[in-house]
Amino acid sequence: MGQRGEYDLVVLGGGAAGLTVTAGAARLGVRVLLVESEGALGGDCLHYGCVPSKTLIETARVRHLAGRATDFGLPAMQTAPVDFAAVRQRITGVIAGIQAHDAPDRFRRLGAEVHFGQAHFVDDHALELDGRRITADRFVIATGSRAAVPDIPGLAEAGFLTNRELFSLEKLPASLIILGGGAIAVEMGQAFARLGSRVTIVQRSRQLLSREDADLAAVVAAGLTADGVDVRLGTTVESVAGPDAAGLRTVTVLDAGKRLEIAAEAILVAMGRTANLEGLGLDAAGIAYTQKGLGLDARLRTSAPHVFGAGDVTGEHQFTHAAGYEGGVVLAGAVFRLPRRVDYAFMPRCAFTDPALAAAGLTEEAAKAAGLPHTVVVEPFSGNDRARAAGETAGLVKLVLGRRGRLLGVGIAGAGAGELLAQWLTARAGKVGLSTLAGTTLPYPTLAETGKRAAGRPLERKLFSPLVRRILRLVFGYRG
Ligand SMILES: Cc1cc2nc3c(=O)[nH]c(=O)nc-3n(C[C@H](O)[C@H](O)[C@H](O)COP(=O)(O)OP(=O)(O)OC[C@H]3O[C@@H](n4cnc5c(N)ncnc54)[C@H](O)[C@@H]3O)c2cc1C
Ligand SMILES: NC(=O)c1ccc[n+]([C@@H]2O[C@H](COP(=O)([O-])OP(=O)(O)OC[C@H]3O[C@@H](n4cnc5c(N)ncnc54)[C@H](O)[C@@H]3O)[C@@H](O)[C@H]2O)c1
Repeated sequence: MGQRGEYDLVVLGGGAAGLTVTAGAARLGVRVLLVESEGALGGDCLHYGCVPSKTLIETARVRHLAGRATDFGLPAMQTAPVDFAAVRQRITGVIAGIQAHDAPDRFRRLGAEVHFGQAHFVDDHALELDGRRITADRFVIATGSRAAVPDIPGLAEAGFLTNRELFSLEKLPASLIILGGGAIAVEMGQAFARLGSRVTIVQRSRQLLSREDADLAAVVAAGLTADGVDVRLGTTVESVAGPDAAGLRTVTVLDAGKRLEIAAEAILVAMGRTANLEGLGLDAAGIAYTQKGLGLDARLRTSAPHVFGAGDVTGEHQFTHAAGYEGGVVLAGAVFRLPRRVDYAFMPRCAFTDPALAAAGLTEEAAKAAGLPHTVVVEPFSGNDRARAAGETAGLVKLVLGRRGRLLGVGIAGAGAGELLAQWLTARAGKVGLSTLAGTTLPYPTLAETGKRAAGRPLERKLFSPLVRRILRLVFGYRG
C-alpha cells in the first residue's frame, strides 16, 4: 500500500490493552481511532473481571473476619444473611469511581478519536465501521476474551453464569457449583462461601490452580476447605440437568471412578477463556488465528505485520498487567517502529484468595521438567512474628534458584502474597541479588521479613558451615 491511511493507527477494543495503546499513541501525536463495541470503555477487567471480583472479595473478607471475632479475643459477632443487592451496589460504586479514569472524554482530550460501534476488516488496510470505510497504516486487535463454555450435555439448557452475570445477581445463590479450578473458581468460590453460599468446586485436574506448584496450591485449597468450600479434585463433569421445580440444577460428575450428582441453585462456568475474534473479518486481512487466540510473533505482530495483537486475544498471559505490558510493546513496534520483543519470563500471576497465591518465573515443577539444575528454598510464614500477631501463619515463600543462586522463580502462598511478590519483582528488575535482599533492614514486624529470611537461607548455609567455623577457630582461636 503506497498511500497513507486516514488514520495512523486504529485500535479495536477499549479494555486494558487497547486503552494503553490509545493513550500512549495519542499523547505521542499519532492520529489514532479507538473502536469499542460496547457502550463503555474499561473492558472486562473494570466491568466483569478484576474490579468487581476484588470488590466482592473484600466484602466477603470483612464478613468472614466478623465471623472470626472470637479468634481475636472479641465477643462473638452475629453475621446476618447477605443482601446481595447491597453488595452489588458497592461493586457498582467502585466500578463507577474507576470508570471516571476510563471516560471517553479523557482519551479525546489526549487527542484520540473514540467511536462506539462494530468494525470488521474488509482488506488488509481497511475496516468497515458502521457502514463507513476506514483506512489506516497500522491496527491493534485488543478485543479481549470471554468465558469458554465447553459443550457439556445439558449445560446450555440448564442455564449457567459466567463472569458477565456473576456480579449483577439479584440475590445471593444459596448454593453454587463452580466448574473449573483456576483463578476465577478459587477467588469466587471462597468469596461466595464467605458470603454464605454453599459452594462446590469441580476441578478436572488433581489440584487447584494446576499451573502452580502443588505445595503452594495446597495452601489455597486448605483455605477454601476451611471456609466450607467442597473442593472436588480429579473430577470430570459428565452432564447437567434442570432446573427442577425447586430451581435446582444437577451436575453429574465422575469422581474417582464414581458417578455422583451434585445439585445447586446456580452454576458458574470458569473453565478458561476464548478470544473475541469473531466478526472481525480477520480472513479478509490475511490474519492467522486459532481458537486459542491470535498467532503472534515476539513483537506481537500478527501474520499481517502491520496488525498487532495485545491483551487476552494473545491467548497467553490473561491478566490486566500483561495487557498493559503488551500495550507498551505494541506502542514500541507500531509507533516508534522499534523491534521490541515480549519477555514473559517473570510475568506475575496472583490468585487473590485468602491465603493468596502469587508467583513469577519458573515453578519447581517447570524447572524440573526443563531439566534445569536448581535448588529450592522454602520459608514458612509460621516463623514470622507479624503472621502470628495477625493469625495468618498458613503458607510459605518458595524460591527456585539456579546456578550461583540466580532466581529462576518465586512462589508465595500466604496472606498478602500479591503485595509480597513486589519485593521479588523489583529485585529481579534491578538485578539485585539474594545477599542484598537478605542484608536489607526491613521494618519489624512485617510479613516481608519472610522473604528476606528466604533470601538469606543459601547464604546462611555457607556462613554457618563447618568450614567457616574451622577457619575462625584457626584464625582467632575460638574454642566452641
Ligand atoms: C472474574 C475475573 C477476574 C479477573 N481478575 C483479574 C485480576 O485480579 N488481575 C488481573 O490481572 N487480571 C484479572 N482478570 C483478567 C483481566 O480481566 C483480563 O486479562 C483483561 O481484562 C484483559 O484486557 P484486554 O484489554 O485484553 O481485554 P478486555 O479488558 O476484555 O477489553 C476488550 C475490549 O474489547 C471490546 N471488544 C470486544 N469485541 C470487540 C469488537 N469486535 N470491536 C471492538 N471492541 C470489541 C470489549 O467490549 C472490551 O471492552 C480477571 C478476569 C476475570 C474474568
Ligand atoms: N487474580 C487474577 O489474576 C485472575 C483472577 C481471575 C481470572 N483471571 C484470568 O482469567 C482467566 C480465566 O480464569 P478461569 O479461572 O476461567 O481459567 P483458568 O485457565 O485459570 O482455569 C480454568 C480451569 O478449568 C479447568 N478446566 C478446563 N476445561 C475443563 C473441563 N472440560 N472440565 C473440567 N475442568 C476444566 C482447568 O483445568 C483449569 O483449572 C485466567 O486464565 C486468568 O488469566 C485472573
